[in-house]
Parts: sequence; C-alpha cells; structure tokens
Amino acid sequence: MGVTVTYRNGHTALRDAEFQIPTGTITALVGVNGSGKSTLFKAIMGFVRLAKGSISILGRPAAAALKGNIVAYVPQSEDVDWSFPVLVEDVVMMGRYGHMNLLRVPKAVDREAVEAALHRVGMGDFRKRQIGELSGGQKKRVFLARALAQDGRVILLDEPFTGVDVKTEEAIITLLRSLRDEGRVMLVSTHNLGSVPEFCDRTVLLNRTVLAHGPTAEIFTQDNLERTFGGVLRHFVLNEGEGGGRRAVDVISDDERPLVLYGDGHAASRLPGHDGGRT
Ligand SMILES: Nc1ncnc2c1ncn2[C@@H]1O[C@H](COP(=O)(O)OP(=O)(O)OP(=O)(O)O)[C@@H](O)[C@H]1O
Repeated sequence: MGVTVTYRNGHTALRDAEFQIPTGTITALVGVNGSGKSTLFKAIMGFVRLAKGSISILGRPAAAALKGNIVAYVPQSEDVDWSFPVLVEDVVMMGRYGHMNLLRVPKAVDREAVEAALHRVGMGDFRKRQIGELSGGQKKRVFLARALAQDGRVILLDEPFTGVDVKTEEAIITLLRSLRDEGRVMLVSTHNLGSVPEFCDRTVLLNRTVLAHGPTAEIFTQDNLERTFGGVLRHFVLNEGEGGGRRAVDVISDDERPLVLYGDGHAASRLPGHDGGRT
C-alpha cells in the first residue's frame, strides 16, 4: 500500500504514493507546484503523519532509519528561518548532532567532519559568517555541507537548484554524482527539467500520487511529462540546423532550463546549438 498524507485542514496532498529507489542512484522528483513533493520529503522525515501506508529506508522502517541518523535532509530555502543568528560552521555542525551524546559537545572527529564538508562545497572561507548574510546559492551549499557532515546514506534535497546560478548548479551536480559513486541514495525535487536526464538515473513523476517511476530514459517521455504537467508546461518546436539538414525538436519547459525532446520522443539535456544547454 502506498503513502497517503492528509493535512489537518483536510487536504490530501498525497494519495497512495508508491515507488522504490535502488541504492547508488540519483532520483528526480518532478511535478507541478503543489503536487506534493515537499510533502513527500516531510513524510519521509517523519514531520507529517501518514494517514495510510508506510515508508521503508534501506530495509528499515523510516522511524528506525531516522533514529539511526542515516537520512540527511536539505530543505527548501523557504522552509528555513534565515533571520536566526547562527554561524555557517554551527549550521554544518548541526549535521553532527545525531552522532553526539545529549550534551552535544563536539569532538575532534565532529570538527573534522564539519571542516571537510565545508571544503567539499567550497565554503571553507565562510565558516564564521552569519548564515543570513549569505547569497541564496551559498546558503544552499551550507545546507549541503550539513548533510555531508551528517554522513547520511540517504540524502533528500528539496529544490537544490532554485535561485542558484549555473556555476553553482553544476558544482552541486558534480557533488551529487560523487556522492552517488560512494553508494549513497539521493532524491532530488527539481523544476529544472533540462538537467534531469543529465544527472538523474531515475525519475518519479508526481501529481498528488505517483504517476510514473523508473529509469529516467524510460520515464522522461513527452507523453508522461504532458500527463504530469498538463497545460502548465510551455511547449514549442524548434528547427535545428541550416538548409536541408533541418530537424524538428520539441522543447518543453517548466522553467528557465528547458527539456529538449527529439522527434522520436526521447529526451536530451542539451539544447542543440547551445553548448551549455541553457537558453
Ligand atoms: N501544512 C499544510 N497544511 C495544509 N496544506 C498544506 C500544508 N503544506 C502543504 N499543503 C498543501 O499540500 C499540497 C502539496 O504541497 P507541497 O508543498 O508538498 O507541494 P510541492 O510539490 O512541494 O510544491 P512546490 O513545487 O510549490 O514546492 C499543496 O496543495 C499545499 O497547499
């Protein structure tokens, strides 16, 4: 049985949502605003009650996995109180809390983990800055560092690319790939459709339930995306190339980073003629 979440106001944000993710993979969670992506993360983290169903993480019930500190969560920026006066290094140290005793006195191993995590995301020089004084992309990187310091086997990222520039996005993707190579599992919600085939092995399409899930190459089809987004996606057709060598490509876009579909309906992450794939 899948997972159902009903909020206190009676709104059922997820109904019978069900999917599995293999270890050592990155899975995209894709859906329109309000389709239940954040609710799904909150359900996995135990922040909202399940009306029905259950969640299992690496073979353990979610509550046991969370207690075992194996799940790291990078929330959406909107869910964080940035006015809270706390230093960058303290935010990253929070990732170590689950490894400490009740008094939460950091040991050398905790300080080393924080240092390594800050360096891995390129934020070593910002450790003494107030978190509220950072740019959007820098804040994201600090929260990624918190997840790295936690050393979670499963990492949930709620819209890590929103409001970040192309360079930071690429840096985050590179980091996620290296975490995948270490055998970790990642679930990433994103509106950047164009980058999904580039780095996500698998995709879950959501609209208040799971519409489709599986390898991105199979799931990311025009039919499935249209079913997921309905009329919300901008959809236009380009002609590629000059003279006789013209080839029609469909471009469907949920945001600034479009997804390109060739005539046979398969996805390509790069827009033809635009090396970086961004328009
Ligand atoms: N605390 C809450 N109480 C009642 N309804 C809520 C609550 N949080 C979210 N919802 C509703 O549940 C639905 C799913 O919201 P959710 O935040 O999970 O969507 P999302 O897919 O993450 O959207 P976005 O892409 O905008 O971040 C929405 O209709 C939302 O209004």
